[in-house]
Amino acid sequence: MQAIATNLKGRRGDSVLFDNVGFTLARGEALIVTGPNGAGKSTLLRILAGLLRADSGSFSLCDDAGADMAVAEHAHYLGHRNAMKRELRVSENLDFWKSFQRGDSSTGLSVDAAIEAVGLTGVAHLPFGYLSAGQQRRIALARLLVVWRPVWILDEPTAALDKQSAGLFADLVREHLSGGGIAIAATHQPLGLDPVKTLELSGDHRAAFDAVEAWS
Ligand SMILES: Nc1ncnc2c1ncn2[C@@H]1O[C@H](COP(=O)(O)OP(=O)(O)OP(=O)(O)O)[C@@H](O)[C@H]1O
Repeated sequence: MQAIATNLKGRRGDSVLFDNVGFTLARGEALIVTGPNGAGKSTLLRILAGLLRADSGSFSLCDDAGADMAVAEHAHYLGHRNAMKRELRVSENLDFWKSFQRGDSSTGLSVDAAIEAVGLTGVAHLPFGYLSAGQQRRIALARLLVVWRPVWILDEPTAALDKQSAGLFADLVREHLSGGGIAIAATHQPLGLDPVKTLELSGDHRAAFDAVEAWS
């Protein structure tokens, strides 16, 4: 499987935020997107996830035989918001996502196992809104685990996480990569992944970018 972005150009209103963005990721590879506030990181990720239209260029996934794979069915997108109902129990939220996102061939952890994987055993029965901001983010990350999808598109995944939880998150991403997945994350903080490809959006609205090999 590969994730391939070619000559992507992103715009908000009259402003071109980035142009000529391109990268190729194979199984087991991660791309970290960096840049100052307003550079267009979230815009880029939303384009990759199919939630916004690119001005030009393309993003596609293909399997090992080169056949197209639909991004909407094979990628998880985690935005700034956690996409959970505050009034529903943690288990009800994750049950919803598990059934909503399940494809015919999808597999993933059980809801209880996913909660355990993010270190929050015992909170399944609580309303999501009762959890602290960091605990809520960890449950949002557990959503990625209840249905296996090969590509993770993550916007500031470690926002609100303490150091230990950020480390736990890095472990989950490493496990995902070693299982043949791909991860693309926008972040202001090092995620502790080695090695990764990096893509820096300069925020000057005119630069061209290349993904380069780097050690974080
Ligand atoms: N819905 C929108 N309509 C118009 N402009 C928008 C919209 N959303 C974002 N923008 C603008 O697009 C630019 C890029 O925003 P974006 O959220 O992609 O940046 P970012 O690099 O993710 O920033 P941050 O690091 O602060 O999260 C900003 O100038 C922002 O004001």
